[in-house]
Amino acid sequence: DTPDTDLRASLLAAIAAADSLEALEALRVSALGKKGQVTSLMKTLGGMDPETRKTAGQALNALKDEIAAALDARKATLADAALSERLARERVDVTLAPRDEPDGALHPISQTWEEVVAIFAQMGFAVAEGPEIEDDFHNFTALNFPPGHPARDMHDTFFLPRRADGTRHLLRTHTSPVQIRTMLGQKPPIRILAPGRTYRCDSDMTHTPMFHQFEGLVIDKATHFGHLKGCLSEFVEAYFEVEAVPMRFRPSFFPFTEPSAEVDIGCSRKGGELRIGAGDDWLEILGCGMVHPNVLRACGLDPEEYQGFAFGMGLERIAMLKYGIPDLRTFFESDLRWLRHYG
Ligand SMILES: Cc1ccc(OCc2nc(C(=O)N[C@H]3CCS(=O)(=O)C3)cs2)cc1
Repeated sequence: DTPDTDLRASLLAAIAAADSLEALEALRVSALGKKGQVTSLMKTLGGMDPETRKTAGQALNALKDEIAAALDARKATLADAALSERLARERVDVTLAPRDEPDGALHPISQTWEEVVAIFAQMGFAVAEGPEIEDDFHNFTALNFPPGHPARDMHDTFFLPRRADGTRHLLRTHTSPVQIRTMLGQKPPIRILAPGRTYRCDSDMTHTPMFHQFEGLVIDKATHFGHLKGCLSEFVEAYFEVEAVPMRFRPSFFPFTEPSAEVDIGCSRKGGELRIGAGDDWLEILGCGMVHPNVLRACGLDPEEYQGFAFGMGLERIAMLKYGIPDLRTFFESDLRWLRHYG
């Protein structure tokens, strides 16, 4: 019985009994490391006669390989055990019912925005967007606002500090600059919708400094007021989901349209309940008109060749009418009860 046999048996037993990767590593070092038991036996080979050394050497190599293989096998077993233990611990039971997270909802502004876009998309309108920080030309001058027009005053418009090059920038007071940019950027026919945030120096129950506007612009040949009326009545009936809504066009004035009109729709307010589409009362919902020749000319179009119509409405306003929301400011308070109720 050579020492190897005892050593072999004790090492194999210790490996089989090792219950952690750390213990196994310590065993590997104590057996096969620089000062390991097998390694030190290898060192005794030097003092043997050649014949003995040959057989002893073979036996020791075989022992070294066997111990190394046993260590690897045990390591694999421990690793598998660790993995299956972890899989069992981290198992997700996919058959469990989902947590009842409350559903989200679209903000009434987004909902209305999508509804209005969808209605006009069916009439062939594309959506155009543009910068909220505008310059004087696109927000006023190109829209036929004369110099000194009150809308240009600070009490209505948010002006930004003059730039180094002396230009005045402002927060756009309507989305009309988007139509100007479109007219400057493409040849007619044009059918665009310009939804977006607009800013006015106002705030009370029915005005907030930032609100959303929807404007539309059609530029084509032989376009007249009848096209405007047809387009707007189509929109009003689709948006308020009422057939044959009574509409009246009241003469009005805007610098960028001539003739201009404000549109009321028939409604009844009996018993405090607002009903759209019937009754002897009227509700103003939007403004419109034929595009002023000066605006066409400012965009390089000949009013003899091209004409167009345009309209504008406050998004919050028509949402309030449709969903019966009394106070404009509630749109921007992020009150979850409000959002859940109207969302
Ligand atoms: C190039 C171009 C030419 C004409 C244009 O006319 C846009 C128009 N807007 C109105 C209008 O009444 N707008 C108001 C409604 C309520 S509001 O949100 O305060 C703004 C009438 S015509 C626009 C662009």
